[in-house]
Amino acid sequence: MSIKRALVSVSDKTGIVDFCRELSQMGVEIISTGGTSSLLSKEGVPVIGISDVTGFPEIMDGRVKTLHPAVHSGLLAVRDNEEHTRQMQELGLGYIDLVVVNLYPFQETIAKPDVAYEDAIENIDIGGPTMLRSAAKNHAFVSVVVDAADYSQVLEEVRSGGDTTLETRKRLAAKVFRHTAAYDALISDYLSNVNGDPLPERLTVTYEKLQDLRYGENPHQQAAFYRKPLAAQDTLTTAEQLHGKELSYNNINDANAALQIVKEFEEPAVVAVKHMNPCGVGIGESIYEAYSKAYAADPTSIFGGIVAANRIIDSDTANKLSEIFLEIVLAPDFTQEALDILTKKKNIRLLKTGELNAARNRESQFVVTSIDGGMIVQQSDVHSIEASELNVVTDRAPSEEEMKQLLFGWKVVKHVKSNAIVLAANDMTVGVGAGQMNRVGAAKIAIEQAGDQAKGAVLASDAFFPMGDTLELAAKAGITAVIQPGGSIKDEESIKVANEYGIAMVFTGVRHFKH
Ligand SMILES: NC(=O)c1ncn([C@@H]2O[C@H](COP(=O)(O)O)[C@@H](O)[C@H]2O)c1NC=O
Repeated sequence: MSIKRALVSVSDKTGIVDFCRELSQMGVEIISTGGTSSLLSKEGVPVIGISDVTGFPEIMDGRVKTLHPAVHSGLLAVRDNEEHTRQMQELGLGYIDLVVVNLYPFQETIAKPDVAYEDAIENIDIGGPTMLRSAAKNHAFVSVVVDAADYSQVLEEVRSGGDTTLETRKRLAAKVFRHTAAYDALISDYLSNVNGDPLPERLTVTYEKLQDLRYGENPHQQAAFYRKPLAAQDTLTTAEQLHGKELSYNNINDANAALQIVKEFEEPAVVAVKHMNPCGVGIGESIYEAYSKAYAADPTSIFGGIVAANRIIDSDTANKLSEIFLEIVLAPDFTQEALDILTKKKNIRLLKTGELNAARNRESQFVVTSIDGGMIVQQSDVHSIEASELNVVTDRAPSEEEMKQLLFGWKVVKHVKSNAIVLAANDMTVGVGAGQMNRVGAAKIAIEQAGDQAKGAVLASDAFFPMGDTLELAAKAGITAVIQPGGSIKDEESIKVANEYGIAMVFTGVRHFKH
């Protein structure tokens, strides 16, 4: 068999003229629709208009042009089926051996800010996916191309053997069904959201591969990195790597965690992360000051860590960063001097995120956790709190400085694995107790890590204290103020201990579990 007739109908016309010209020179007849046909004619490629094949005009602003039996029988006929062949001859129909289609730009359309609903609907392609599906189903005989990246391989095979190989047609068919499935998923997602139904009876999210990863969490685990079709511009999936080795699975997980935390802050902030937990967080007047604090918070754990900043990295900060081994530095950007300093280090990875949108961090989106046999979906934890919303439950209210540190600690503890306790003083974390099976255990770790710095520090707890023991421990360590959700049946026990020691305690009424 050989390819004699091709149907070409593309929205993205990149490379289409050269592709069709070569096909035409090899004797392939090209049938095409409105805009594609005009372009090919203009460029001198011989082309037959779709209406000459269907005997029907392209109507309704292009809504109906290829949706015709003359097209679909030509695509779907089983070439070695006698009955199909007889019907084709009887009705005067011709085979179509190759379909080249890419679809109306639905994704690009809905990505536009304030896109009109009617505009989105008009960009739902109907005829294109129908042809793609017909051709892909009949891949035993028909070649189908949805991606310009495949033009060269198709040309090569037609040039050498008159047709593509069955292996290629199978690969192209599978690619088409992935493509149309993703296209429909985006449409259904858009419409579900417009209808205010983001968790419908069937979830059809799709992702596009950014890269294969060398391995997963451990070297014996296969892994890859995927992005949502409409990922925001200040995420790890859109960051530009300026220097260093390829990101690993664990790098991506940790860098994502660091980015989520640093986006909590409007003021200059730096977050150091190890194993998904912040080991040091600092804020300051400058990014240098913020990094100095994040570093001082825990100079041991930061080694080999991931550092995220929410301001451009300057040369002073770069010099300080380069004093230790860090896996990754993520920032909106780097000055040229900073890059010159940091790129001297072979093993550091530098990621430019572009401007971070702290406000977007407070917009809810859905996050997925896979479980064996399925997944659970929830809104992301975007809750933030103001001083005026806190409920002072002790005899003493926090001082202005204590209140500042409490709110800082609360922003950080939200991102620490539960059970979580964070101690803060002077705009930095001084102790972090993460991922413990009991709250008092988390507090012990945070207090021990803080050492002398626990004296005069404040304490933030991601969930309420089930009994008074954590407060007792905190008081003995010299903690002066506490922020926690409240709501335990033994709240009174904790309040009593706090009052005994002159601790100021506030309830948020909100819990920040993170598992
Ligand atoms: N309605 C149809 O019969 C139809 N047939 C092909 N299309 C699409 O029309 C586009 C190409 O249009 P043009 O050649 O006019 O620039 C392609 O994206 C193709 O997928 C159609 N448009 C939408 O459904």
